[in-house]
Amino acid sequence: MLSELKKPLARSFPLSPQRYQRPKTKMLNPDPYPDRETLLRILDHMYDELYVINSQGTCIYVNKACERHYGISPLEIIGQKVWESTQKGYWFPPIGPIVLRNKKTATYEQRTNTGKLMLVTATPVLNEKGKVEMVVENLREISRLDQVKNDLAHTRKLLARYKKEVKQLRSKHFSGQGQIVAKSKAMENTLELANRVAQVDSTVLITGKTGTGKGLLARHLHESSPRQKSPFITVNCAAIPEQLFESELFGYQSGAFTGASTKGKAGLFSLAGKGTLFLDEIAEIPSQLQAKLLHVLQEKRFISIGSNSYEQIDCRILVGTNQNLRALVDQGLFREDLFYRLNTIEIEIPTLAQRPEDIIPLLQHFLNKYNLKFAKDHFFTAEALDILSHHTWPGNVRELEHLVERVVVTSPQQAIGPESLPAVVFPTENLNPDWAPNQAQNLDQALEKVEKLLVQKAQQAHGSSYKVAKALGISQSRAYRLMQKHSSD
Ligand SMILES: Nc1ncnc2c1ncn2[C@@H]1O[C@H](COP(=O)(O)OP(=O)(O)OP(=O)(O)O)[C@@H](O)[C@H]1O
Repeated sequence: MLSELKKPLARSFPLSPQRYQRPKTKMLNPDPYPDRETLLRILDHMYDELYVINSQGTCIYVNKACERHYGISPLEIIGQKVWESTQKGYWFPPIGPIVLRNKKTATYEQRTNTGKLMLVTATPVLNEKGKVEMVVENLREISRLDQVKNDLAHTRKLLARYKKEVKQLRSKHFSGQGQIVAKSKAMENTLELANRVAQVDSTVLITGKTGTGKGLLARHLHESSPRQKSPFITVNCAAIPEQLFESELFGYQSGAFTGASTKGKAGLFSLAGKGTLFLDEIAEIPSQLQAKLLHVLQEKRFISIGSNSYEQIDCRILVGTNQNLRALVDQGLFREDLFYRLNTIEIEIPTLAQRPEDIIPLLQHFLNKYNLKFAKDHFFTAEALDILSHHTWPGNVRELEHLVERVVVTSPQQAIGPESLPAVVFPTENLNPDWAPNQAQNLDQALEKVEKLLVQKAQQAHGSSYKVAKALGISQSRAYRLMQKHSSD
C-alpha cells in the first residue's frame, strides 16, 4: 500500500505541469515551462533539500538532497508521515506539524541522523478557503555554512598575511635594501668576494667612485653575515662636524662638558652592539681623530668622554671611501698605519662605465621600483634604452636611479622615449638644437644654457646641493638655488 502511494505521489504532485498557471497569451511556443522530467531533474539538482508534506502530515515530495542529509533515498521518505520519520530518528524536531497548526512561515534548526545541523524554513501553502493544503520546507545544512565561515576566516587570515608580506616587500623594494643588481662579470666577482668576506669579522675597506653602491654593499655584507640580527649603523664621516666627532663615535657621560645632555649619550660604537658599524667617507676623518680611531681599533676598546672605564668594541667595522686612500697616504693626508689597519680586505666596486652590461638591468630594476612606488606603468622605448646604455654615467648607479625616478614622475606618456630624457644623456654631437648654444642666441641666453648643463650634470652625478656646490666650486646656497631654477626646465 505504501509503495503504491509513493510513486504516483512522488511524480504527480505538485510537479504536474497542468498545475501551473500558464500565461493565456497567444505565443509561438504555447508551453514555455520545462516538461515534467526536466522539472524533476532541476529539483534533484538543487543543493538545498526541498521537503513537502500535505495537510495530513504525509511527505508528498522530497528531492535527492535528502540522500546527503539522512543517508536514504527520496522513495523511502515519500509517503511517510512526519512523526514516522521523526520516530525513525531521521531528524528532530519535526517542523511541518508546527506550521500546519500555526499557518505561518517558521524557521528552526534541526538535527539529522547523520549529525548534520540544518536550518529549516517551512512555508504553508493555503487554498482558496484559507486551509493549509501543504507545507513546503527548505532545508540548508548549517554545519556547511560553518565550514564556509571557517574557510572565509582562513582566507581572510591568509589575505592579511599576504598584505603584510607585500608591504614588507614593497618597503624593502622602495628602500633598495638588499637588492643588488649584478649582471656583469665584474660585479658578479665583486659580490662573490663580498659573500666570502661576509662570514668573517675582518675590517673591510669598500672603495669605488661616488654612487657605485658602497653603502648598499656594506649593508649586504652585514645582512649576509652572522651579525645580521644585530644593528647596522652607517656614519657619514664627512657630515659630522670635527668638534662633535669624538662624542658621536664614543658617546659621553652626563655632564661631561658644558652643553652636554644630563643623561649622557651613547656613542655609535656602543649603539652598533654586536652588529656592524659602517664608517663611510673615512678619508674625511679629521687627522687627530685618525690616531684615536687607530688606537681604538687596535685595542678593541674605548673610553667615552667623561668616563674613566673602558668599553669593549663588539661590532664589526666596515669603512668606505670614494677617494684613493693610498694617494692620500702618499700626500701625507691620511695616516699610513690607519690605512693598513683598515685595508685588511679591500673590495673595489667598478664604475658603471666599467660594467656597461649592468646598465639595462639597472634601468629595468629602478623602473620597476618607481612604477610600483608611484603606481605608474611606464616602459623605455628601444631608442631611449639605446641612448641610456651609451651614456657614460659619471654619477654611476645613483645618477641612473635619479634619472629613472625623474622620468617616471614627469613623463606624460607611458612610453619613455628620447624626448622624455634629460639633455645630459645625449652625446654632444646629437645635442638637441633647441638646447645647444648657437649663433642666433645672445651671450646671456648661451650662458644660461651652459649653466643649466653644468648644474644638471653635477646634480645627476652628485645628488645633494652640498656635493654639487663642492663640484662646481660655489656656495651650497647658490648650488641649491641653481638646482631649483633648472629643475623645472
Ligand atoms: N648594484 C646595484 N643594484 C641596485 N641598486 C644599486 C646598486 N648600486 C647602487 N645602487 C643604489 O644606488 C644608490 C647609490 O648607492 P650608494 O649610496 O650605496 O652609493 P655610494 O657608493 O655609497 O655613494 P657615495 O660614495 O656617494 O656615498 C642607492 O640608492 C643604492 O641603493
